[in-house]
Amino acid sequence: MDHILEVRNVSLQFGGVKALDDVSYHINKGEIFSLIGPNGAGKTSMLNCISGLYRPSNGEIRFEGKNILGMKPYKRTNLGIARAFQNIALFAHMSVLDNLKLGRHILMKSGPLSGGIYWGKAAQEEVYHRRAVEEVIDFLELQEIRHTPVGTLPYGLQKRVEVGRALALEPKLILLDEPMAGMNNAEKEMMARFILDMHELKEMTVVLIEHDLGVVMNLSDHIAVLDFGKQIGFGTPKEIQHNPEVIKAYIGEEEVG
Ligand SMILES: Nc1ncnc2c1ncn2[C@@H]1O[C@H](COP(=O)(O)OP(=O)(O)OP(=O)(O)O)[C@@H](O)[C@H]1O
Repeated sequence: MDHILEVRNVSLQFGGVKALDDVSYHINKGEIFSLIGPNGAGKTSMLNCISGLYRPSNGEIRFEGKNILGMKPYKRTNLGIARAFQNIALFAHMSVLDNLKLGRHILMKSGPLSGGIYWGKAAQEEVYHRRAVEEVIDFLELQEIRHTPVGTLPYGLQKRVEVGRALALEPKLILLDEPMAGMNNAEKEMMARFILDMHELKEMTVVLIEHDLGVVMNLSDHIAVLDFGKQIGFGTPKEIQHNPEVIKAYIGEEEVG
């Protein structure tokens, strides 16, 4: 099995707090991988290390075999890593369509000057980017709200657009930080279906942070469990459900799932 991402002995410290403490796991190409753990366990810090917002104090992160630790976030995006944030990172006054188009800006090759000179090339590029955005609108069923300012949408739909912003980058690896937080059950089911479709139809690798263990156990191929920055479990949902350390630290007396 190909590993699209390898995390080796990653540690991250903030003053006296060890947000991540010698964490190692790998993610197979094309799978749905979840990071779970109680509040403050280090899940978002882990995503920040993968997307390049934080630099670990120790360890190595390899994407498709390449060490990406010294790489700026936008370069990682160009390699095929995109991220949807826990706190929505959209422009509230702009429409859904414009937010998705803006998301792709980072991938555009022609700036205003080259766009002016090589108008043919720039026009072609515009068509290419527009096609990618339209695909996301279809995929996430956003047609009816394409011209609606994002700030006026209900929270669940804003979360969906936030996922769309990352999807519009056509990543190989998509990082979803609590994409279902604050959603009702129907919205959660819909998001779960979109995540499965990303995996099955688009063959993307998905990294998911999610607090709803039922969702995690149903969707994931593999799971890593963090607790106070330490990795206390790594395996299939079944292995995690029966891991005594996970049961003890994460759920108390109850069984996971
Ligand atoms: N920028 C930062 N500065 C200082 N401490 C930080 C910073 N980012 C994270 N931490 C600390 O690192 C630890 C892990 O936080 P992190 O947000 O990664 O956890 P989490 O598992 O994502 O939690 P939650 O489920 O609540 O989102 C916490 O103790 C947090 O306070």
